[in-house]
Amino acid sequence: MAERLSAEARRQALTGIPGWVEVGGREAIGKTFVFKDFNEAFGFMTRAALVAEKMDHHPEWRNVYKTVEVVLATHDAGGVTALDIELAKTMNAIAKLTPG
Ligand SMILES: C[C@H](O)[C@H](O)[C@H]1CNC2=NC(N)=NC(=O)C2=N1
Repeated sequence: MAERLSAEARRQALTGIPGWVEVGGREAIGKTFVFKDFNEAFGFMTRAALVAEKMDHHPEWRNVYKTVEVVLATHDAGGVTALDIELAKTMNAIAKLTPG
């Protein structure tokens, strides 16, 4: 199983992933993505879901119209691991591919 990152390692990792922040009240990271419209938002979710399933690492997320709120944590490890960092980076890359 992936190792839970220390608070310091978590902060350090977050500096390299634009828009991702610590979630209050629990060990997790989060980002709110805002797209042009629902089509772009759902396209992002579809692409991200395929990657997440391949990684066997799944986001907690909520979609309202063109906004997608994502929270990532490794439940098995009780915190944030390299898997969350990897998925966060991948989601940023996927969002950039989405026009608008
Ligand atoms: C059995 C399976 O590998 C686990 O339940 C995986 C699936 N996806 C997961 N996703 C996330 N985000 N955290 C986990 O701890 C996790 N565990």
